[in-house]
Amino acid sequence: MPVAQQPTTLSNSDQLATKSKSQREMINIDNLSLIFPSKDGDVHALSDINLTIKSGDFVSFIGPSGCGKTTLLRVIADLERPTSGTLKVNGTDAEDARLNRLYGYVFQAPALLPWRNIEQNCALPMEISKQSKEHQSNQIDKYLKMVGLQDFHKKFPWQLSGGMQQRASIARALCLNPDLLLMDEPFGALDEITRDHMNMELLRIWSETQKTVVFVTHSIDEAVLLSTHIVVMSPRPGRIMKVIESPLPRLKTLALRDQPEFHALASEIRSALAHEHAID
Ligand SMILES: Nc1ncnc2c1ncn2[C@@H]1O[C@H](COP(=O)(O)OP(=O)(O)OP(=O)(O)O)[C@@H](O)[C@H]1O
Repeated sequence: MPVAQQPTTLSNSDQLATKSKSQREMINIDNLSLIFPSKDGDVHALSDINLTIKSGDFVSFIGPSGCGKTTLLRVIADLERPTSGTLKVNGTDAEDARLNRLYGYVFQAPALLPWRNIEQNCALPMEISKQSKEHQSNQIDKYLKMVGLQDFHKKFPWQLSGGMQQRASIARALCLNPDLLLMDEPFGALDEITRDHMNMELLRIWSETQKTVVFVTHSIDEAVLLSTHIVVMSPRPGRIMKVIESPLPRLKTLALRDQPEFHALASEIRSALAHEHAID
């Protein structure tokens, strides 16, 4: 269970979001702050962040624009360095985790190279880490199939829809078989129907691969639909206001959105966001 300033209560039922008490710590963040210096004054992007994420959990960061969601994800990925505090990813520091390719990162936009076809795009991280051609080919087959793109190996990104491109970028992140998937609003630009579909696909992949997912979103419904834990953040300075453990089953269906438990959790998140005028 993630732990922030306000620890949440564990539930007994194994139908609930918590997987097991034996889960190891995947991410541990202790008193972390990050200040971006700028000529107009320092920007306190993150302030006093304390958070533990257990392996196999699906944790969403939610909060208004500018509250530091992307910065926190980038710090975990060692794409930004904290000003103070400590961060461990699978027991090592963030730089080692990056160098050992412990995580896959999915950006807001698919970020596929237009001159490479889909399988060549997926191959790139494996080429960089000097994996054999045979292994590359097996991984590409496996994960393009998993995201439903088994017939699109030779297509170029511009020949695919936005949703298909994002699926290809998820396959690319999965090809290195990382234990940890970091996803920055991966479905933010998609229409609602494609987004529903992608949410269900992601839940299926997460449950099949048992990975830990850290997911940035602006959408309360998306956070409720996907997450085992929801980290509610607020801006100026960016900080964690509350960590909510979902009482819903780990594997959810779209139909769950019509159920009172879904609305109750969405309402809890909405109240946490409204608290202290966290919503701009
Ligand atoms: N490289 C940077 N240099 C200076 N300030 C930055 C930099 N990156 C982010 N910031 C600032 O840090 C704060 C947090 O930004 P961040 O992008 O993490 O927020 P966010 O919650 O992800 O926002 P959004 O939902 O709009 O994507 C903002 O005030 C932003 O302007």
